[in-house]
Amino acid sequence: MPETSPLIQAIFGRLTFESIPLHEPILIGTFAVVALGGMALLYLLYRYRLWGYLWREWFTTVDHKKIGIMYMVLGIIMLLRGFADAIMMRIQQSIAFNGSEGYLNAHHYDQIFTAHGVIMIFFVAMPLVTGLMNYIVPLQIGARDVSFPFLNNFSFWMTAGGAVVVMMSLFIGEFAQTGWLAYPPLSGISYSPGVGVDYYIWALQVAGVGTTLSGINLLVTIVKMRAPGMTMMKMPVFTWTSLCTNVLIVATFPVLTAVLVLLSLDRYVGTNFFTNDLGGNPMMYVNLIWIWGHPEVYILILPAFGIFSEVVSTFSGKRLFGYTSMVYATVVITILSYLVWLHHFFTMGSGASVNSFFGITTMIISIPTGAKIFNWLFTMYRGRIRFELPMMWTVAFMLTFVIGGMTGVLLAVPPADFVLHNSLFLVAHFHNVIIGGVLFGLFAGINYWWPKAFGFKLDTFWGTLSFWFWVVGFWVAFTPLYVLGLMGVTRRLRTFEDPSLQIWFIIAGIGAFIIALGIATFIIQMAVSIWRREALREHTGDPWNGRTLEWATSSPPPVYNFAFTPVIHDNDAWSDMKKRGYKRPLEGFRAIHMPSNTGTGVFLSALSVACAFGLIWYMWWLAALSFLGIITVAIAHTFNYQRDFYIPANEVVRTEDARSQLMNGGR
Ligand code: HEA
Ligand code: HEM
Ligand SMILES: [Cu+2]
Repeated sequence: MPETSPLIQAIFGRLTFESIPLHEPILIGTFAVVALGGMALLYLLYRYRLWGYLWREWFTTVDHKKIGIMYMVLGIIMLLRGFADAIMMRIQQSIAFNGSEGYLNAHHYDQIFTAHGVIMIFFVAMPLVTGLMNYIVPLQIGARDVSFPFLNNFSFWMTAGGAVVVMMSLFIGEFAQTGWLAYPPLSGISYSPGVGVDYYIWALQVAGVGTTLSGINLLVTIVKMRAPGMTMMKMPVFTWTSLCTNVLIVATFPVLTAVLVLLSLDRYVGTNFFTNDLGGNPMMYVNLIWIWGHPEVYILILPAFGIFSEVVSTFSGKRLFGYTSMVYATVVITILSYLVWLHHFFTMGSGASVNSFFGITTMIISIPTGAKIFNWLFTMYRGRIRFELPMMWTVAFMLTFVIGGMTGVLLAVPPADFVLHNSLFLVAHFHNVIIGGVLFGLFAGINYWWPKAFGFKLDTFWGTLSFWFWVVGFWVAFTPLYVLGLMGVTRRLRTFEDPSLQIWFIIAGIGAFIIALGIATFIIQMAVSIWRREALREHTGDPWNGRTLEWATSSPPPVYNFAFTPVIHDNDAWSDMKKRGYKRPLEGFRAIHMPSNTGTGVFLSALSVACAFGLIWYMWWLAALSFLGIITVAIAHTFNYQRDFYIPANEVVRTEDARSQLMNGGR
């Protein structure tokens, strides 16, 4: 490496021209596409003068509905990136046989599976789940917004900031090559001296601030902001599962933050928490990260369970069977999810009694989960089922998830796990529950609540196509991995020796291409629906004959959600109100107190990204300055006294009258 002057080094830290991956044609191509696309986007924003609109109405918004939508957009964009990584792995693994090295070198391939795992969990599944909770929960509990609207905007931008940090690693430097949980000693400074692990650490720390704060926010919202009469046992099930999810977030994300701080100390100042010598112990890291990591997978699945509960009862035209048992099952899963983390490293060698304890607690989780499955089935039993898209996703989920859950139970048997640990069987298990559970749930939720958010339904033709591509694609892509795993093939491999395995990888690759069609048709579904929105429009605000409060207001709901706070008497509040002959109030409107928009969240997030960048590249001046900036902006924000305003009564009257007109067919 050529000598650099101390001044240049002080300014640029570790950043040199070699850090730009000019030797990777794939990355250069990607960069060209991203740069051209970005410029086209900027031009369009400028051309149609959208910048001011986006800034005022979206980026600075404190409205939980718009923030929810921004989370969903972030999740869908990142799904494209995460999937691009997946398809690249699938192609590599289908051709790297008979001495072929495939088309990806080891350095690149290892970054790809790490980035895929990190992006899919933190920047696809988490934003999509958080976005739905943000959008739906306040509406379901009859609230005007979340408890801390500014914090909500700030949380979103921190999550987006984390995603930006990961994306930067694509073109400046590299990403971690450690796998998605960055176990030491591999992630320690001696085995990973580059910037990859630092990108990993700071991306997760920036996003983690957002996730933790949004967890606190939604938790407080559900506990404190429910409409009068909505006792805990009258809350909609989606709100219940969101409550438990946010309890898990608040309780576990600080552990992730702490363990990453310890890893940073090891890497930056030479402590020895997780080294192999000098008193360190890498297994401590593995324990801590899974104490976060296992609850994390339930953070993702519980809201999906909530979505299925809402969908099943709505489309069966019945109350949910066993509401109380559903709530208890959710709470039991929440508690148990803290007691099983060691099933991820049975092979650590902690002995038969410890492994038995964790194996058994893990298996016990099947009981409340099974209770849920049966509750959904009994809700459907003798119901007048409407097989609309959300219901189709729900049925596909039940069939798929039960199998993924069963293979999980198999892994929970320690002797079996000694064989299957870190095999492709494990990879098949978790894609089976995550795609068949979390993603199918999100698709059910998107198809179900889209008309609420935008006032028109999603197109069913493209939606049905997308459904079949995803379901068939999933099974074609992941059944071979079960087979390969049972034959002993381990995960994270780039090339293979045994030519008889190739056919299974080719089938898996075909499956991934079918999933690609599923993603494409999903995007076409949204585009076609927006295009044909007048034909798909519905004015009632209640297109599915819904049962919970979000269907009581208009679609899209007014900024203030409800002109009058509803009063709740029974479960399925809206269904109950309709039964009692509810009449929409048409007069007596009053001014409504609302929070004001602010750009502070955007600035704080931008400064955090700069700070992360400084820390990653050892540009200490940048890290210090941007940290000072964060403190200054935070303090300055406390002097912002324009935090709220009133929507005057006559404007409320106008909004509500407009809705009456629409409901009466424009009269
Ligand atoms: C949404 C995500 C999600 C969900 C819901 C689950 C659910 C479960 N998981 Fe999974 N799991 C992951 C995501 C998830 N997992 C991930 C990401 C990893 C690996 C990470 C990595 O290493 O990179 C993993 C790894 C993993 C391991 C570690 C294996 C190893 O590393 O060697 C184990 C072992 O016990 C396990 C078990 C289970 C069990 C028992 C369930 C149960 O909750 C399933 C319960 C459901 C059912 C059983 C089906 C329905 C029930 C019935 C119909 C009732 C009747 C059934 C019985 C009585 C059995 N999982
Ligand atoms: C959409 C189709 C998907 C395909 C085709 C796919 C494919 C893959 C492949 C090939 C691997 C590497 C397996 C190996 O070790 O050999 C992998 C790993 C992984 N995937 Fe996916 N995946 C998909 C979706 C998802 C989703 C939606 C999530 C989570 C929300 C996810 C989370 C992960 C994780 C956590 C890993 C482990 C990464 C690691 O080893 O560190 N995947 N996936
Ligand atoms: Cu687990």
